[in-house]
Amino acid sequence: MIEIKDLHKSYQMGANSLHVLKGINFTVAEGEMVSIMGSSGSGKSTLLNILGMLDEADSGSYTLDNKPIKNLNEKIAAKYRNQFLGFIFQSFNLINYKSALDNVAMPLYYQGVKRSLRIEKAMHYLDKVGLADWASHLPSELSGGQKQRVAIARALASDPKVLLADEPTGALDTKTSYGVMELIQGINDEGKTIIVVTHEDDIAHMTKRIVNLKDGIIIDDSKVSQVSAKAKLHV
Ligand SMILES: Nc1ncnc2c1ncn2[C@@H]1O[C@H](COP(=O)(O)OP(=O)(O)OP(=O)(O)O)[C@@H](O)[C@H]1O
Repeated sequence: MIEIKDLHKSYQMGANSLHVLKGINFTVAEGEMVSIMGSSGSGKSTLLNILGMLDEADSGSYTLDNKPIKNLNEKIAAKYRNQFLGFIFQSFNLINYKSALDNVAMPLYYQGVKRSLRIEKAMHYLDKVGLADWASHLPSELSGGQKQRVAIARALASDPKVLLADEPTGALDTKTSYGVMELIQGINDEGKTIIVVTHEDDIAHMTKRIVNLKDGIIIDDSKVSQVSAKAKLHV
């Protein structure tokens, strides 16, 4: 699903250049659930931004669903992003003046789906994350865990090939985090490819493979035996 070869990225700051990704190679097969770990500044967000087509590498190659992601014009890039990728962020990034339902329906609007179908699909995904009864509520009326569930429903609404989650539990308490991870694990069990950036070891162990970054290179890439978030919730 994803193939990255010898990826390099530097940031230019005045006369200085900061070499952040120094030759990243990895592949993610369809249906995998992978976490990217590493200390602050190791390049996790930079890598995720490139995977999410929000930024471009300086060199190396990135193939997403057999499509080379390089020098795409903004229209095609936006189309691929919308079609192939779903995003989940630490700070939820919901639109505050829109209801939960309208937030979930938003990506479908950009895909040109007509309103009645947008509402039907958005309701389906809100129901899937356990929030059907909260459809008309504004984000300010929801708890952190509920906001993240709305964000997950929104990420799923366009049925992307890959879900990219940047510290999805970073703003949540432990119990709520495990609840969100239980949901994400369920989505992966249904076959969705998922990449999670996290600082937290317990969250990383709820995925099936941990890629460890240090100073812009992968120092370890191992399959792990997945801890069930549901089981952790009930201990
Ligand atoms: N747009 C930018 N311009 C300049 N430097 C940047 C930019 N984005 C990131 N950096 C620098 O690149 C390095 C890697 O940043 P990155 O955000 O990828 O790390 P990270 O592992 O995600 O860190 P954290 O866990 O703190 O979010 C850091 O030293 C950061 O200061």
